[in-house]
Amino acid sequence: MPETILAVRGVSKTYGSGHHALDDVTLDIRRGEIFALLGPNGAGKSTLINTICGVVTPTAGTITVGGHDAVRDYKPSRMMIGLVPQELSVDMFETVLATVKFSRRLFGRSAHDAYIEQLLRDLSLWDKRGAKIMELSGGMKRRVLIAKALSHEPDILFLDEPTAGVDVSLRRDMWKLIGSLRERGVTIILTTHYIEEAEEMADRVGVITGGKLLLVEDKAELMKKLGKREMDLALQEPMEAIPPELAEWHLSLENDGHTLRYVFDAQAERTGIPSLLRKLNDLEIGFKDLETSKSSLEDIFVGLTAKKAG
Ligand SMILES: Nc1ncnc2c1ncn2[C@@H]1O[C@H](COP(=O)(O)OP(=O)(O)OP(=O)(O)O)[C@@H](O)[C@H]1O
Repeated sequence: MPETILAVRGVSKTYGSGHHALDDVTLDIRRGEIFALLGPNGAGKSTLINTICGVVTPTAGTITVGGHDAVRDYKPSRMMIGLVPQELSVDMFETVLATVKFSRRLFGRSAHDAYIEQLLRDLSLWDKRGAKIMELSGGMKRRVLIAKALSHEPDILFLDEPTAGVDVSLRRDMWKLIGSLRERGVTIILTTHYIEEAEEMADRVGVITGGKLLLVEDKAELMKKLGKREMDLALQEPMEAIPPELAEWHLSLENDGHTLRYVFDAQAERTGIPSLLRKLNDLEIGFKDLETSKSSLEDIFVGLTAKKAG
């Protein structure tokens, strides 16, 4: 069994306003994994991170970080965590190197120039070490936030919406970077509402909405278990309605009647495709093209949250 580095047990949080931001959340994070916490705005992601970091006190439940209670043993617990916030929180007039060294001192750790140098090199910031923060591009500024968060050698790195408001190429860069951090042995927990991000990066995914953790699964397992495939048939002649003889396949008409769509379970023993194609042949329904696609984590997510709402 992989070592549990962070244990969240039955954690609830009700704010003074009476708002229930977290409802009985239980979660184990394994050392070395990338865990994506996926949820819409207001789901409780930031509240969960803040309780783990000891910034928000839970109303109920316990959190242990590397065996330290996040409330009672706040200091050693917090020492194990690096937090990359959404917003830039640095002195714009300070240099990169001074900013990162200062962060380390805030945690009361003695200077370790070789570590800081390696960190800045890994983040491609070493050449910019003398530059003032305000002179950096948006992507470089985000790297500085990561360097700051890692300056005190934490075991766990939280990335709160790492690529919010970032363009596509920078997003890919960030993903690569996060992957390389994992290779350094850092455990990474990222919050995101980009499903694509979870799909690309994570080993495991937790889905949170309305303060409840709906599920936690290995990403691959989740996609396999809930993954449906779609088969689209581009019809030779558009159709107005689906003939009753095709009822058992629960098809849908898309694209103004030009496409017949069949959704099937790729894991099932019988997909129903051969019999469907035979039936289409019997009915003399011709098609020009056939395309299948896997459902994405996005489809799964929408399905899950819809089920919950319904
Ligand atoms: N200090 C607070 N006092 C009262 N309510 C709060 C406080 N902080 C957050 N909330 C509420 O708790 C709920 C969860 O907020 P939280 O910031 O944890 O969500 P989130 O998933 O991080 O959302 P986002 O993706 O928008 O950051 C929201 O409805 C929010 O308005």
